[in-house]
Amino acid sequence: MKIPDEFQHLTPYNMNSYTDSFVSGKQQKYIELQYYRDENSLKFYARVLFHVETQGAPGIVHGGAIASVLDETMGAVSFLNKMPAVTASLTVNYHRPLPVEKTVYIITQVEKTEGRKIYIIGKMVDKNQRLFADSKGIFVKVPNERIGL
Ligand SMILES: CCCCCCCC(=O)SCCNC(=O)CCNC(=O)[C@H](O)C(C)(C)COP(=O)(O)OP(=O)(O)OC[C@H]1O[C@@H](n2cnc3c(N)ncnc32)[C@H](O)[C@@H]1OP(=O)(O)O
Repeated sequence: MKIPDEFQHLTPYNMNSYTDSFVSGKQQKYIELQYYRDENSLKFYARVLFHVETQGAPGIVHGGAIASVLDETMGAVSFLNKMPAVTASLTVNYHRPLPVEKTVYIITQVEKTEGRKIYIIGKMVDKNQRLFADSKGIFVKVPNERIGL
């Protein structure tokens, strides 16, 4: 299977050391998600496949499911860069319907930080770089104990 060039050198990353979230925890059966990280950048990556149970309209992945996965992949980029933060705002643009059972790839990165605010962007593409969704969010740094760390 052809995967985006950006994923070729990445290392799979297991999120369970941080969280057993509904998006990526072991109880999640409807979304197949593999995270990847790159030690040399402020980016974080995911390969994701939404099963039919995540549909909204028939055969099309529910926008809320896409937003959830983008949110977690964006949030993770802050954790892995040692800036634990929570989502304060999240905007998702949906560019074309995403069919269920289709593998797509997410790339997220820190755009800038301002005090406690971390501006993070993300995008979801297929192996041919066709854009399905992109996102931007403000994540606010919080003390570790606020998020159970
Ligand atoms: C590894 C696992 C990854 C998992 C990722 C999943 C991510 C998530 O889903 S987190 C869960 C959902 N999010 C939440 O529960 C957050 C709920 N909200 C809160 O806890 C608080 O409102 C919180 C922390 C965002 C801000 O509150 P508080 O700590 O009092 O900070 P506060 O002083 O109000 O704001 C700090 C800064 O953020 C800004 N800010 C706060 N909220 C917003 C907002 N909605 N939009 C834009 N900016 C905001 C403020 O303007 C302020 O900016 P500045 O420093 O420039 O004045």
